[in-house]
Amino acid sequence: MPKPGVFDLVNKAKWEAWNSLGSLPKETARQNYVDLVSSLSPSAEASSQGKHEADEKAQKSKDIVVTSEDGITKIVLNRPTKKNALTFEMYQDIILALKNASTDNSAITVFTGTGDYYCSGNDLTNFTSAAGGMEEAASKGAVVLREFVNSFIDFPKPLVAVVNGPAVGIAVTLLGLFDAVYASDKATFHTPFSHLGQSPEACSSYTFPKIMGSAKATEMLLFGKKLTAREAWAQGLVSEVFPDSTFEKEVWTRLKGYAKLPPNSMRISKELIRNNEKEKLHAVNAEECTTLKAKWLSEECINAIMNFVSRKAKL
Ligand SMILES: CCCCCC/C=C/C(=O)SCCNC(=O)CCNC(=O)[C@H](O)C(C)(C)COP(=O)(O)OP(=O)(O)OC[C@H]1O[C@@H](n2cnc3c(N)ncnc32)[C@H](O)[C@@H]1OP(=O)(O)O
Repeated sequence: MPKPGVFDLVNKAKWEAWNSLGSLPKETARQNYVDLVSSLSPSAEASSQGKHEADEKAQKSKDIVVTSEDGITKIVLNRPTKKNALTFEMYQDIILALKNASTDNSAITVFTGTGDYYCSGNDLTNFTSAAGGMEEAASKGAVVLREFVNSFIDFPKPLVAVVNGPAVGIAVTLLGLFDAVYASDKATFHTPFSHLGQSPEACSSYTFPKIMGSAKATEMLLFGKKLTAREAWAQGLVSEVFPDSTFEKEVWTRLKGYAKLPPNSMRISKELIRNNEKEKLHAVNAEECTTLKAKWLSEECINAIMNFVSRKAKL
């Protein structure tokens, strides 16, 4: 709307306040406002106590290990017997870990996996083991997924993926929201959404064509073509590939060096690179979640999940 005149003091102040937020999405602005007011209220102490309990929960979460050292907050997917497949609880724990990492003392935040896999994507039993059945699981899934992806879109510090082994599904699509991706030459990148009767998520319907061009994105997102680490590098999804034998040593030495760079400068440069895309990414995320919710209830998807759970199918 046009800026109110100088004598319309109230509306002019409101206009200027909204304008100073730039392209900040309305929902994020509302949440920031709620957070600010909560921190001012008499119950702030009680809620900050709650926050400490929540922080501890994230640190203690059995399947996500969060540590902070040498300027690096490390979020490790720690469910190797299930190839680090993501449970509903892990999505929630990661949201919280990112929230904490955005304000802790670290300069950069890194994701990696324990064991031979980086992550085999969504735990397919999230849907079959839900108490209220598929309908309820799909509704809950869409809400959790939207918040989960939002926390990557809005993350303010450099976010790095250390891809130690194969990555599947959402573990791959999310990489488009990372600032750097380092991969072992043993890593593979697989998004078998059509095989599973599902559709892309984590803004990959937007980021992948942008990163690799629509023809290559189609091969991955529609036809489920699995890429080697070198192919993913050639297509711009991966920053650099390392021999598996020296992967850990080389990557962590490099990251420790990066973590010594001036943190505010890195944060501001990230803002310049990413901020003009944020509104678009939030809109894409919302649309992908709505589409997925419908797909999860489709016969194609239910059959694919049942085939996996009953051990008839694997990727
Ligand atoms: C809030 C909801 C958001 C949802 C977002 C939408 C996300 C979509 C996706 O991520 S789609 C991708 C989903 N992932 C898969 O389809 C992978 C399924 N897994 C497999 O095909 C295979 O397990 C494998 C190729 C990853 C590995 O094969 P293999 O090396 O032969 O190992 P196992 O199959 O024996 O696996 C060991 C153990 O792990 C269990 N497991 C592995 N991945 C998953 C998974 N994604 N979900 C559930 N369970 C998984 C597997 O069943 C074995 O368990 P067991 O030892 O038999 O108890």
